[in-house]
Amino acid sequence: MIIGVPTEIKNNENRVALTPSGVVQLVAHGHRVLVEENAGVGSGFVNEDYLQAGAEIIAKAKDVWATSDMIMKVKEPLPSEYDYFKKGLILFTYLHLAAEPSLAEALKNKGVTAIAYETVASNGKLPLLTPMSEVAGRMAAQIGAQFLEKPKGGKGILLSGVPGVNRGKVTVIGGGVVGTNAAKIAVGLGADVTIIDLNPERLRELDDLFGSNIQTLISNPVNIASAVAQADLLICAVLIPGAKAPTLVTEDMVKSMSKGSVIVDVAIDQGGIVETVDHITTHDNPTYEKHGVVHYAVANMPGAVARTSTIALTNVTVPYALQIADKGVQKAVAENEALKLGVNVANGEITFKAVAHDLGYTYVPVETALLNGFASV
Ligand SMILES: NC(=O)C1=CN([C@@H]2O[C@H](COP(=O)(O)OP(=O)(O)OC[C@H]3O[C@@H](n4cnc5c(N)ncnc54)[C@H](O)[C@@H]3O)[C@@H](O)[C@H]2O)C=CC1
Ligand SMILES: CC(=O)C(=O)O
Repeated sequence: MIIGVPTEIKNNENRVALTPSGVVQLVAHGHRVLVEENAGVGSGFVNEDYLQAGAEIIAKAKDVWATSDMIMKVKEPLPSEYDYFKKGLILFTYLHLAAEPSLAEALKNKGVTAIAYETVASNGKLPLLTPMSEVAGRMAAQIGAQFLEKPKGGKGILLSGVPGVNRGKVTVIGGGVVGTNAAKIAVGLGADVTIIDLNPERLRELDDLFGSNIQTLISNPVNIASAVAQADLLICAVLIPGAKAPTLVTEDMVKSMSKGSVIVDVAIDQGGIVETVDHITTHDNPTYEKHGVVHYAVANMPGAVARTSTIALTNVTVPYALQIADKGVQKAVAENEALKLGVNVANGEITFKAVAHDLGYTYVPVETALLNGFASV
């Protein structure tokens, strides 16, 4: 198979979908890998590294897309890339389609088989989302602490406090991978941390993990309203896989926060959970202020720590890419239930239920759209 790796074009997206070591593995299996010139530079991998690994360096993105059977990316294609879509192309990347209706339509209309990293699922876990959620969660506490500083628009508090002065309060909504990693850093910084989740079992696990270093609360509108009002830093980390994120923090709740508080809505890639987060922000222009509260809503947070993120991401994506390249997409999907759950679009159909529901399409099972003739496990 020919596998293409274009340069990421989203604002400050410095990650790349394959490291030279990933190239070595694909080439050892007899595949050709085309890497766009300088695609790895933001992550510290130069063209020479890819050439030595066995890749071919291609000058223009359009030629990478045109020649490849499978495109590996990090972020969802942007509108300027939709023209490169072609029938039968396999696209393996983060997609977050419930928040990207025009992308879903373009993939569907062009007959692309689109496998979303974020919905590949195994034993209730999301193995291709987890490493970037670990990164974004850890960053969320760090970024929040930074924007609480007065010169950055915040109220001018230090999360740890100092002897004789209160610690800062951090509220984390969603106690999964992002939430847990955010809490780890916030607790490490010495903050007073509350984690809210819908799942009582998850709250028990968090209680075991953090002990008396955190307060856990079940998710309901009353608990959310009270914890948001008290928070200096609110970190939003809720996920319903594949679906648009629910609005859990209303405008009135934001108004109840004290001036100079900070919201980091990590769940923005699925649409965000805060009513006043009305647009995605960028690393170039990461925050805006509403009701006196600093809002941060960058959808590619790990792109800022690209070296760490690229290696963490490709550690988990390459084994799946090898299966697709070795077996072809139909056989790979038929034989791997986790990968099957990643298929969001195939042969002009939307094959992930939550995406079809949220965007108003008819849901067509992967078996019907892609696996006709292949026995599914
Ligand atoms: N902005 C960025 O750069 C990045 C964003 N993300 C996003 O962060 C979000 C969270 O991801 P993960 O932590 O990996 O997901 P996860 O599945 O590990 O955790 C989500 C948690 O939300 C909880 N939850 C669901 N409904 C809830 C509700 N109504 N109230 C409270 N909790 C609720 C679940 O029980 C679960 O514990 C996702 O949207 C993910 O795509 C991840 C990485 C980077
Ligand atoms: C999860 C995701 O979309 C990201 O890492 O950018």
